Amino acid sequence: MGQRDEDRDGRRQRSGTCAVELRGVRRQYGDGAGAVHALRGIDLDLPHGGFTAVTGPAGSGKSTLLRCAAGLDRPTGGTVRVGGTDITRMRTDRLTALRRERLGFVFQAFNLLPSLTVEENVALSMRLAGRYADRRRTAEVLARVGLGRHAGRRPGRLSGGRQQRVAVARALVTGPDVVFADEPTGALDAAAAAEILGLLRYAADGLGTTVVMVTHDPVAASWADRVLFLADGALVDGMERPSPERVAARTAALTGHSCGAAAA
Ligand SMILES: Nc1ncnc2c1ncn2[C@@H]1O[C@H](COP(=O)(O)OP(=O)(O)OP(=O)(O)O)[C@@H](O)[C@H]1O
Repeated sequence: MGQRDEDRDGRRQRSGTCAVELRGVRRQYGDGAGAVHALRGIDLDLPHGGFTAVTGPAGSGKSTLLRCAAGLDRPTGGTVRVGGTDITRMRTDRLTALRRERLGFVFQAFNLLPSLTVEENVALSMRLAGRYADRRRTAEVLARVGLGRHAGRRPGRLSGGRQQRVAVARALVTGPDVVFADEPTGALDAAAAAEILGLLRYAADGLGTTVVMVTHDPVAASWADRVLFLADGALVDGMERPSPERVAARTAALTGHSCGAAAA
């Protein structure tokens, strides 16, 4: 149990496990008196298919949590499971393959390859996942993010909002189980941000993808089904059906008694 199965069409079936599961996850940077305890023992179960935002004051551990949950960083304690697979002590090459095959990423800085066209950036994601880079599939996903007419352009010729839509297409084209987004709207104006958040909502609602987004922005967080609040490396609260006002009020209250992850 706990492993993802494939049916004859190659479509994923889910075996009742959580999409992402953290148990007692700790992440310490440095040792001794200067050590920073970025995560202080995180327990978290993310079910398949929802959209979860993680927010909290600056330095509370949001990015560290996302990086540990996504296998981009190794916790110093505890266990991380993705789709039932324990990735905590997985060999680096296997972990890289798992990330490419089963996870998608969207970062604030887009991270597109400037020398490749939009279409090639998206197709590369398929190749790295060990799939045939089917042009029809690439075109379909680019059309879905509203970039069907921009497939042959270089990313640098596009606005920030469009570049981030390419990044979303690149994340979705492999049909990932989980999309991890770290401040995906941090570099965008309100209109472009809303388009990206709408696409992440579509991934959760229309494709059944589990979406995990780190954001400091209460408006962005309010697009999620639920918001988790971090303070000083600990999960301190959760909110269902969030509104920007309630998220802002809760974050302000946490900021009032938080000064970032404390040194030991
Ligand atoms: N590579 C690192 N080396 C040392 N300390 C680090 C490192 N990365 C993060 N930290 C520290 O860990 C704590 C948590 O950082 P993290 O970036 O996860 O917080 P965050 O909530 O995402 O912050 P922000 O909202 O400012 O991006 C902070 O005190 C940060 O300075």
